[in-house]
Amino acid sequence: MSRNILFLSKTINSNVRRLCTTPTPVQKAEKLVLIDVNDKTGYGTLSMNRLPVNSLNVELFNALSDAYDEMEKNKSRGVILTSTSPKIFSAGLDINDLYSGDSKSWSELWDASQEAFLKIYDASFPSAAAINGHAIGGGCFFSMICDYRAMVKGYQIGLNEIQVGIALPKVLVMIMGKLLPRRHAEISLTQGTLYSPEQASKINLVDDVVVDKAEAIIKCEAFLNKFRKIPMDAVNTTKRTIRREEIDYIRNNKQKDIDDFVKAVESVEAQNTIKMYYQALKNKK
Ligand SMILES: CCCC/C=C\CC(=O)SCCNC(=O)CCNC(=O)[C@H](O)C(C)(C)COP(=O)(O)OP(=O)(O)OC[C@H]1O[C@@H](n2cnc3c(N)ncnc32)[C@H](O)[C@@H]1OP(=O)(O)O
Repeated sequence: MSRNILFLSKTINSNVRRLCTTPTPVQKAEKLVLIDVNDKTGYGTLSMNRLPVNSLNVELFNALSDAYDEMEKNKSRGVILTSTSPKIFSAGLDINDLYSGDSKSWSELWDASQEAFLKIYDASFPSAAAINGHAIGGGCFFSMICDYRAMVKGYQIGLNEIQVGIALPKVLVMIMGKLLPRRHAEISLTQGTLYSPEQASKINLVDDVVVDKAEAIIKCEAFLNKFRKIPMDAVNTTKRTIRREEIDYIRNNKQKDIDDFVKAVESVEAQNTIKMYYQALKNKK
């Protein structure tokens, strides 16, 4: 076994050892994002529901975008983003799509990802992530673009794209570079480090570490409640000033950003690593 495959197997195996043993619920043909609006608070809980691991594909990105559109239309006061899986928030981009796609499908994937990014990052209401399980790669990223993160103990979080062989898309670098202290961002991005919630909280990657999903939801509600007495126009104007650079980057460079992503995924080196990663994932049992 080459060093690379051994490394990938070790990474995946160590992920597995950390998992709790709750069985994955049987999936019925259900919506990819479940919406539950609390009439008292006006908060919508959006639960990603692409079991078993909420891997992000065009359909899940589109379902997230549609759910945010619905929240905007209904003048939501806030969103809690979580997952129906008992142990996985999201396992990131769908490795099957990275492994077996082509430039057209990768373009469509990144296009859908950009749309979902803009809907969440530029929403007119705050989002809080109740990270109730592993949040890896794109899963970590989509929690990072929320306004707040509470993560349940015992799981892992991080941007591990580099381990999958993908050069980090610019917007991920921008966001992580702003959220984490510079040195931690640099190490995390170039080594693809996965963190425990306790480690993540020390470097600003998560805000609170909690014991279970119920506590994560309570923390998220408490965060959203902080905005109840503040005029939202003022909050949104301020937030857009803070977030302008990333939003403008995607809006003004949409096609270039898609091309960069496709180029990163289709490179021979990336495809070889994705292939090894995919096989290690499939062979781990
Ligand atoms: C939007 C910005 C994105 C930026 C660009 C790209 C970044 C990425 O997101 S790359 C993907 C990064 N993700 C990973 O590296 C996660 C890999 N998965 C794991 O480490 C483990 O599967 C995980 C800890 C999440 C869960 O472990 P288990 O509970 O033990 O489950 P299994 O490993 O048995 O997985 C169940 C089932 O799901 C398949 N799987 C897992 N991850 C993915 C994935 N990302 N995409 C597609 N499918 C995935 C896994 O192969 C199993 O399938 P079967 O063998 O067919 O049951």
